[in-house]
Order: sequence, then C-alpha cells, then structure tokens
Amino acid sequence: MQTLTIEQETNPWEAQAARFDIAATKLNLDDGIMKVLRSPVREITVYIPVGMDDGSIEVFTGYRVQHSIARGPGKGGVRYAPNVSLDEVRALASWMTWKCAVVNIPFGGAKGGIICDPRKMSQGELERMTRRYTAELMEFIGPEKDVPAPDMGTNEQTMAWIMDTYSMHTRQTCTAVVTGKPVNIGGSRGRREATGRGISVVCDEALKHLGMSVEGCRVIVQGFGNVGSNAAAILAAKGYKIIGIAEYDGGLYNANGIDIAALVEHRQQAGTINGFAEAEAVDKEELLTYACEILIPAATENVITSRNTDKLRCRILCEGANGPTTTLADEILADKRIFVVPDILANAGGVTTSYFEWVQDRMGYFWTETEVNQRLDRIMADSFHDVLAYAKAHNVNNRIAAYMLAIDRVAYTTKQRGMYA
Ligand SMILES: NC(=O)C1=CN([C@@H]2O[C@H](COP(=O)(O)OP(=O)(O)OC[C@H]3O[C@@H](n4cnc5c(N)ncnc54)[C@H](OP(=O)(O)O)[C@@H]3O)[C@@H](O)[C@H]2O)C=CC1
Ligand SMILES: O=C(O)CCC(=O)C(=O)O
Repeated sequence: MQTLTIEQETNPWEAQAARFDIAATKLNLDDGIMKVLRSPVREITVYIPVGMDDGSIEVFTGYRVQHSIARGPGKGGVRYAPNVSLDEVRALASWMTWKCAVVNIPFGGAKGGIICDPRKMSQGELERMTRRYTAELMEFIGPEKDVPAPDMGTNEQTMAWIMDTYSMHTRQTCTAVVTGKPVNIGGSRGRREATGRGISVVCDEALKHLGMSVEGCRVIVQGFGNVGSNAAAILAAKGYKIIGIAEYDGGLYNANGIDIAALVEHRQQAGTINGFAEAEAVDKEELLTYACEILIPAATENVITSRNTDKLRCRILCEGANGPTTTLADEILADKRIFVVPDILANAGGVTTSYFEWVQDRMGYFWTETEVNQRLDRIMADSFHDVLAYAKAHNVNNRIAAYMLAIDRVAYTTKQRGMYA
C-alpha cells in the first residue's frame, strides 16, 4: 500500500483525481480529453459581508465551482460548514459531474459552499448571507447555466431564499433556478426523502445481487441529517433493522432495532439524538466497526480511512455521503471483500429527483409523489445494474466501474461538442 500522510489521504480533490486517473487510464482515454475532464471549467470565490445580529459585520468566504457543463447545466448542492475549502468544493463539483452521468440525467456538475457555522447563526444572519452569496453569483447561475440545491447545512428554506433573490434580480419569478425548494413554491414531491430513498433502492438491489434477504438485515447509519434520517426511516419501513445511528455528538445502539420515527421526534424536541431512552449510548467512532450487514456513512468525507477499515465488520458499504472513503481504504475494502456501492451511484437519488423538479418547474406541471418515486426507483435500480455490468465487463471494482461509465459518457459528449476548440 502507498504511504500517505493523513492530510494527503484525506484531501478530497486528490481522492477524486486518483480514482479519475485509474478509470480514465482503463478507458484508454486520450491525453487531451483527460486533461479537459480533470480540471473544473470555472471556479468562483466570493467574499460576503453580512450584518450580524449583534451589530458587527462579518465577511464570509464562499465558492461555486462548475466542473463540467458538457451534458447540461451545472448541478449540485450548496454546503454551509466551518471546514469548507476550495479543494473540497472542487471535489464535490466533479463528483456531481460523474454522478449525473452515472444516472444518465442531462446535467453537468457543480457545487457551492460557504465557510461558516450554520449552527451558530440566527435565521436572519443565514438569510442575509444566502441572499448576498446569491447576488454575487447572479451571472453564473440560472436554469440553463447552473442549478444549486441543498447539501450539508442548507435546506428547503435556503433554496427559497436563493430562488427569491434570483427572481428579484431578474424581475420575474424563476422557480427552476434551484431545486430542493419547498413544494408550494415549485419544489418536487419526494425531493426531501429522495437521497434516502435512492439509498434504500440500491440496498435492495445489493441484497438481491448477493443472495441476502431484508429479513434480519442489520444496518448502521452515520449522520442523522437529511440523507441519514430519511435512509434510516425508509429502510426501516421496508423491514431492515436499524441497529445503530452515529451522529456528530454521540452514537446509539439497539440490537433489536431502533424506532426511527421515535428518534426523529426525540431529536426534534431535544436537538440531539443523545438521551434517547430506547437505545444504548455508545462511542460514535466504534459504532462504525460493529457487526452489521450494511454500513451507511451519510455524514461527511473521510470517515472510512486506512486507520479504521480493517476493523469494519459490514458486508456492504453503501455510501450515502460524498467521498466518505479514502483511496487507501478502497484497497483494504477490496481485500476484505466488502461490497461497495460507491457514492456517485448510492446517493444519486437526490439529484435525480432534483432533475424531476427542474423538469416540472419548466413545464409548470407537477407530478404526484407516486409518479416521482416510481421514476426514481427505476433510474436507481437500472443504474445499479449498469455499474455492476461495467464492473464485470472490465474486471474492476464497483467504484472504478461507476467512474468509467460516467467518464465514458462525459468524454463522448465533450468530443462530440468539440469542447476544446
Ligand atoms: N442532501 C442531499 O440531497 C444530498 C446529500 N449528500 C451528501 O450526504 C451527506 C449528508 O448530507 P445531508 O444529510 O444533506 O446534510 P445534513 O446537514 O442534513 O446532515 C448531516 C448530518 O451529519 C452529521 N454529522 C456531521 N459530521 C459528522 C461526523 N463527523 N460524524 C457523525 N455525524 C456527523 C450532522 O450533525 P450536526 O447536525 O450535529 O452537524 C448532521 O446530522 C453529505 O456528504 C452530502 O454531501 C449526497 C447526495 C444528496
Ligand atoms: O440535488 C442536487 O442537485 C444535488 C444534490 C447534491 O449536492 C449531491 O448529490 O451531492
């Protein structure tokens, strides 16, 4: 195994680039196209002055990176977190390009982020910061240019502010500029749950593929935000047993299964999963190494590394978060024969329903939740099998297969459009 410092191992842009290089080389991609696809097309940095509630002024740094617009407008979430960096947003933008191509929806890839701690900011401060960030990005975003959506630390309310600010500047109500909005202002039914729902579909398919059954299937989820809580709730409703939840501030374990609806209610009231009486409090890091059939990291990057992978006791690693696994960890996962459903496939349900939202906004005609979910389920199941077929045909692991499938599609369009003239 390569020797890397922890900083090198956990740099998300390097992690993305390493997988890109392996996949592009396996595809025999020519050097020129490889250079085109390796770098983002545009990186925007903005400095956002915000009047704080105490009368002071703070200046926040924000980014929007557009990695590719070959297959359609840029698409991807906006993250509010203290550890946002340009390298992270770059990596997240490129993962969006590959993700949209894996599920074959007509978008490129983009991502945004602001270095801030949303947990320590009031609603007023968040609103002012979001509106000024949007104003700074006016010429770069739009339904045909780049369409933001929620990610860590942002939500439907954030999208409503972006949509309104954009509409104020263009002097017309423009719903299709963002997705993940509240349903009453052009959001899609099913978007809130879509990433979790997509994860449940690929878990179903992985079990079928491995000849395992839902009955008795133990699941541990890290992160109980939008992705983790919805994945846990939907899997529980399908009959999976959610035995562990690891959050930022603690872990919970119950070998008989955690009542997810009760935990959601507890979290709403207490503001934390801690203190939930129907499960045992356990160490949040160790919980990832408990025996289970499926482990779902759904919080943040770099949680499965060379330092803990040898201790994992799951059969399936289903990546709800973006970039939860380092390249060094990939090698150990392969040795342990853990079946990996890679992030750019596993968590693609969110952007797939975002695509449906964009389509509905542009038509001005809205589908029922059943219509949305049926379309989502079909795309997720088909994409799972496309990736597996690629892995088999090229004798590579699932992650490299997903990258190869995606890079092949983006490279084809890039060449066809002649995007290097
Ligand atoms: N939202 C979406 O549709 C999509 C999101 N993703 C990815 O899924 C992941 C989660 O996003 P999302 O659910 O939207 O974000 P949220 O902000 O809704 O939730 C993130 C959750 O993870 C917790 N958390 C953060 N860091 C850690 C940690 N180190 N250990 C344990 N828990 C932690 C947070 O706790 P606390 O609240 O205390 O900070 C929070 O509960 C991200 O990687 C995101 O990029 C991928 C596809 C689509
Ligand atoms: O819904 C979207 O457009 C993007 C969601 C996202 O940020 C992601 O898939 O990582």
